[in-house]
Amino acid sequence: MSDPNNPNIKTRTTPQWSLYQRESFWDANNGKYGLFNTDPAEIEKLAKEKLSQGGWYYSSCNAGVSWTHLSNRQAFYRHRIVPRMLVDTNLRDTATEIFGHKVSAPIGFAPIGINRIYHPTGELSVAKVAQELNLAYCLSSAGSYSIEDVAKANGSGPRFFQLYQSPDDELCLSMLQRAFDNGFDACMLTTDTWSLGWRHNDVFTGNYAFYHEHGAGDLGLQDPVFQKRLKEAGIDPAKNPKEAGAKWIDENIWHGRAITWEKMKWTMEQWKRISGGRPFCLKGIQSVEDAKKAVELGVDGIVVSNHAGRQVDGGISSLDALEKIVDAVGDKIYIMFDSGVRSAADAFKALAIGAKFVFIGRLWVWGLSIAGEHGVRHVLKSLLAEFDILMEVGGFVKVKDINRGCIDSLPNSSNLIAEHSQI
Ligand SMILES: Cc1cc2nc3c(=O)[nH]c(=O)nc-3n(C[C@H](O)[C@H](O)[C@H](O)COP(=O)(O)O)c2cc1C
Ligand SMILES: O=C(O)C(=O)c1ccccc1
Repeated sequence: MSDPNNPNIKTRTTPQWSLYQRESFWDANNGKYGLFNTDPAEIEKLAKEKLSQGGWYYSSCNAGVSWTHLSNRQAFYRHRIVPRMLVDTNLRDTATEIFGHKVSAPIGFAPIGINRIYHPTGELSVAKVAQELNLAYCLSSAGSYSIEDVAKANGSGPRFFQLYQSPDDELCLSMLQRAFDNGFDACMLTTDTWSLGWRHNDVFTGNYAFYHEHGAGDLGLQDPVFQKRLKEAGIDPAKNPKEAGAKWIDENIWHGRAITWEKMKWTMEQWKRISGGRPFCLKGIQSVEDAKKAVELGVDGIVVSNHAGRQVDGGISSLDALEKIVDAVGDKIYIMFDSGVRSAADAFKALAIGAKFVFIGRLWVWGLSIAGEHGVRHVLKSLLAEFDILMEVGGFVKVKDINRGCIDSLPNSSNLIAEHSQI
């Protein structure tokens, strides 16, 4: 297509996310309801104001003294984008593919449990916005709405099912079967959270939100095998929702019984059998050895992630781990990334280092906390616009052209970020 005012300038047929900048500008000028500042420091503050103390502590807590979170942020700080000028970016395109699905951007929704803590419409709103913007969505197996209802809200997807693997094999198989029956395109086994990390505020306020609010959620309560288990234990979830919730979390999510490589192989085989061979991924990989092991065992993809710094304190930054893992196995397995992304530039840096796809977590949780569906849409549209504009002003045309040549790195010792900053 050509610009009618100047036939030499080609105009895009793909979504121009950058237009949201102008839209937002005029909305703000007209005093339209609901627009909020998407500077991550600002949205974090707004979310804190909205949430109960328990909800805030739970979502914001990191492991220990937050050093893994800090190292995640510092690693982004150390890598710098090198823009190119006078490039024809008029036909730039943020779209990419993930496991054969075309999506609007290499940015998707990381799995976050129990979304009703943040807004009554929880996962339903998040899944709906994901479909509307054609972004990859990942449902947590600690979700507060059922697999069936979230799938309906997500429509044609694409969607992942994140598995917190229960040691109860029958229950595990039931969840995988439900995920397949409801159109989930891939399974993502989380490997870093059989127990929760040591998170000071949660431990000492006794404020684990999932014990107080929405424990099992509909995802657990509507599972036929879990219903059987409740019956066997003599628990009526209608009369005793807290007890039912605690049983779900304690025995199936936060159960403290490690799943090993051997068992993981079984889980992967079961998912392949149930789904007719759909992709199986591991989330939470940080070491080159584990990434190699995943390749050796035939896993389809890994998410290089340290769970937003909520599990191991004093850990390697996820971005540094990404670099080592890409160097070792980047040509052998599909590599995704998360932990600490707060901007389009952060996502860009992970792509430049070699991730094929980037997930965001807290950014969308904050949007959901502030204004439900509207808040998630606003945060994501803003992030897409920021990414689109970054490609424009940085001289990048296609996602697949984002590579190591687009960034420069400072020495490891560079450190300018305040120790306790969440941002
Ligand atoms: C409040 C909260 C709940 C989470 N719940 C889950 C979960 O249920 N399953 C999971 O695999 N990861 C979970 N994660 C980790 C995210 O999937 C993701 O790895 C992380 O949030 C990415 O970092 P970011 O929040 O800095 O973007 C959770 C993270 C947070 C902050
Ligand atoms: O808190 C977490 O990080 C997490 O992954 C989780 C989510 C729901 C229930 C238990 C743990």
